[in-house]
Amino acid sequence: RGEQRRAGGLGPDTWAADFPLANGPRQSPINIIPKEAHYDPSLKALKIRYDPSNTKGILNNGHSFQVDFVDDTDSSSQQTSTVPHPVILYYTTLTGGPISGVYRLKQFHFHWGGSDNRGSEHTLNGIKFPCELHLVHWNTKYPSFGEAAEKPDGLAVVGVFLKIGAANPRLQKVLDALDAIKTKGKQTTFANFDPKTLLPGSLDYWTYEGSLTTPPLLESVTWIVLKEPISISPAQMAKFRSLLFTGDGEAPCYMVDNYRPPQPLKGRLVRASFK
Ligand SMILES: NS(=O)(=O)c1ccc(C(=O)NCc2c(F)c(F)c(F)c(F)c2F)cc1
Ligand SMILES: [Zn+2]
Repeated sequence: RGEQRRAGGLGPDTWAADFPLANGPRQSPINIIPKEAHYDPSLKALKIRYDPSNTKGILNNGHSFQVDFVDDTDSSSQQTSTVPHPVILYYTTLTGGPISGVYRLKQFHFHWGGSDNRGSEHTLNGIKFPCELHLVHWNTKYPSFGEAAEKPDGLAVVGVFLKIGAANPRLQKVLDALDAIKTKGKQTTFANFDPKTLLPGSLDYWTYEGSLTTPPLLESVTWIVLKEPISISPAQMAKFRSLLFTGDGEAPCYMVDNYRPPQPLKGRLVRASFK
C-alpha cells in the first residue's frame, strides 16, 4: 500500500518523517510466531470487570470508530446539564495477565481491510486476519490516559482477531450504530454495552512490550493478543467498510485498510500464557 493516501493523512510508510518513534525499539504491531513464543507459567489469568453504566458513546474519529467509556471521576464527564449523575462506583478494569496494578478501559476500536485477505495489525505466522479489535486501557497509577500514554507501563491493549464466519450477534449493537456515525467527527450516544461480550471463550494470550499503532506511536503499550479469534460475517464486514474516513462535504473515501503492517521485533520476547 506504500504511500497510498489514508484520508486525513498519508500511510504508515510516511510516519517516520513526523514521528521518529516509527523506527523505535518497541513498535507495534508485530508478526506473532507461536512456535517462537516462550510459555511463561508465572503469567496470570486476565481479569476483566465491567460496569454496564460505563459506556459513553460511539465516535467516527476519521481513522476508525471507537466506543468510549467513562474513565474519569471529574464531575464534568458525568454530570448532565440538569440531572447530576451519581459518581460511577467502579470502572471497567483489566487486572492480572502480564500487568500489575489496575488498568481502566478507555475505549475500544477496530482495524480492518478493503477485502477479507487483510485488515488485522498483528499477524500470526504471517497470516493477516480481516479485522482486529483493540480494547485500550490505562494504568490508574497515573492521573489520566494522556499522562499514562507517555509512560513505558502506562497502557495495556487487548487485541482480538476477527475471522470470517457466521454473523456475530455480539457485534450487532455496534453495527446498528454505524449509520449514525458515517463521516469523520460524527458521534452518537451508546449505552450499557458490555465489552466482555466481544471476547472469545478462551482468554489465552501472547504478550509483548510495544507501542500505539498510530501516531504518535508512543512506546507505552503492554500488548495482550488473544489466541482465539471471534467471528464476523461478510455482511457485517461490509458494514464496517461503509464508513467514511472523510467528513461531511468532503469527497467520500471509504474507511478501509486502516491498519499498520507488522514492525521489526528488534530482539523483543513474546511470551505465551498457555502451553
Ligand atoms: N491502535 S492502538 O495502538 O490500540 C491505539 C490506541 C489508542 C490511541 C489513541 O488514544 N490515540 C490518541 C491519543 C494519543 F495518541 C495520545 F498520545 C494521547 F496522550 C491521547 F490522549 C490520545 F487520545 C492510538 C492507537
Ligand atoms: Zn488499534
